[in-house]
Amino acid sequence: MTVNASIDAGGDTWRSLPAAQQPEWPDPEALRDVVADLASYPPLVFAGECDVLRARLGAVAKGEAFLLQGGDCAEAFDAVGADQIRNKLKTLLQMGAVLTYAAQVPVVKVGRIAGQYSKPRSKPTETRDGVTLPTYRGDSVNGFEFTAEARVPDPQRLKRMYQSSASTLNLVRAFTTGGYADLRQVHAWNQDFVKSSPSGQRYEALAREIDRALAFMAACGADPAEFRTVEFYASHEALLLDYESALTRVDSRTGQLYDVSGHMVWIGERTRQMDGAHIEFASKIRNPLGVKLGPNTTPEEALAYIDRLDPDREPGRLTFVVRMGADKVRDKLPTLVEKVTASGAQVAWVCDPMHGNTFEAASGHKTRRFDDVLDEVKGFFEVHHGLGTHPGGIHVELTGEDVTECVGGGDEIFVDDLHQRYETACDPRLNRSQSLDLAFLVAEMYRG
Ligand SMILES: O=C[C@H](O)[C@H](O)COP(=O)(O)O
Ligand SMILES: C=C(OP(=O)(O)O)C(=O)O
Repeated sequence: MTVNASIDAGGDTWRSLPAAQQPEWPDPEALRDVVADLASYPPLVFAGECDVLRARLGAVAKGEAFLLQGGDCAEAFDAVGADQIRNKLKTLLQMGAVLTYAAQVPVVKVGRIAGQYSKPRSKPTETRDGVTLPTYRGDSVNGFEFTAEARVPDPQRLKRMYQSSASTLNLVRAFTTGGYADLRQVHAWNQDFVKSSPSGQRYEALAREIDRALAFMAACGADPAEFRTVEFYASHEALLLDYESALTRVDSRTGQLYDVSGHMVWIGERTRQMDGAHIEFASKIRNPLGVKLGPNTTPEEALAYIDRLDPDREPGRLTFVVRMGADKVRDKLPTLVEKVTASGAQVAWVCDPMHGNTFEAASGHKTRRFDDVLDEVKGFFEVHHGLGTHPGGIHVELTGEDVTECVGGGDEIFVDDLHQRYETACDPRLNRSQSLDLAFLVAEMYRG
């Protein structure tokens, strides 16, 4: 991989276009210095891994696999500890085990992890008790604390984003290949608070069945290497284009551009303007791409994204992450799926049941109802079953901790509980037992 060659290869063409949701860095010189340093840092992922993920997502697009993509709404620099990373990972491993065993489909596991530090916001400022300050845009930009000093965008944070992503990825790689993710550890992932929850107990029963299946296979002399490690990929929203393009390099094998800040990147609902900088940037890189599609997306737009981002119609290149809201998905999604399918393009369709279902509780907490999340996934499956297309996966905001941010679930959280452990820096996440609940219900829908 070479660094400056990226500009010659078109990695900077986005700069002449309007870029939504970029911070107002107070000192452009300081930003330039940081970007120059970042451009000299080693890649966080290898382009070949991005190619493997594209092939895995190709299987999703063709209806042969299911995508499980999940993690924090916003990662935080002070949460790059072994416990937090392990808890997130084991939540995804447990969900993956449930989906693989109960739905009997290969599951592609992708974290919103090791790079999800930047947030697009609805409003540029936030007012509390008559004081108005710039809004928090993620740890990569400014501080969460509500003080004038913390809220000033600081480009040095982009370096911390790189370092935090690197440490996280390093530990994730160690866990997923070093024995922790061995399928024989299915019981070990079900520890602490989740074990006694209804979903934890249901999971324990499923883990016993997996044990019996493994023992049977071992008795037959089969001990496949696939059971000992897990393929796991990192993804985040490609929001801060100065950061993403500093990490965009020419692959020495192919001469093509890859954003080596993560395996997969997506363009969010607020930055997907067809003639904007984000889509231009995405069109230049070879990583598998996601585009979030909200309820106002037209079929013409969806087809234009395909022409722009997947001109070769390569299954796995483009994933549409639909986030319409439980009340709209049944009305709005069918035409999109019909028109895209009729065009012959093979995109992966994935349901994000979080971002269209947020509301503010009377206590002021931003929250989501588990039942709405579930209903949007149900609507998504209904639409695909009705059209004979493939419901390719789910994209969820979750954490491995016992937080109280979303209401409902088998181990029910009530609106009055929200204050107990409300820890997200931005949007509410499913806790581990709600995430497991969701995995069981999605597995049932998939088989159904
Ligand atoms: O996570 C997604 C967005 O950043 C978030 O939904 C925006 O939230 P806001 O409306 O509080 O700005
Ligand atoms: C901001 C996000 O979602 P959306 O772009 O769909 O609102 C997100 O997934 O963090």
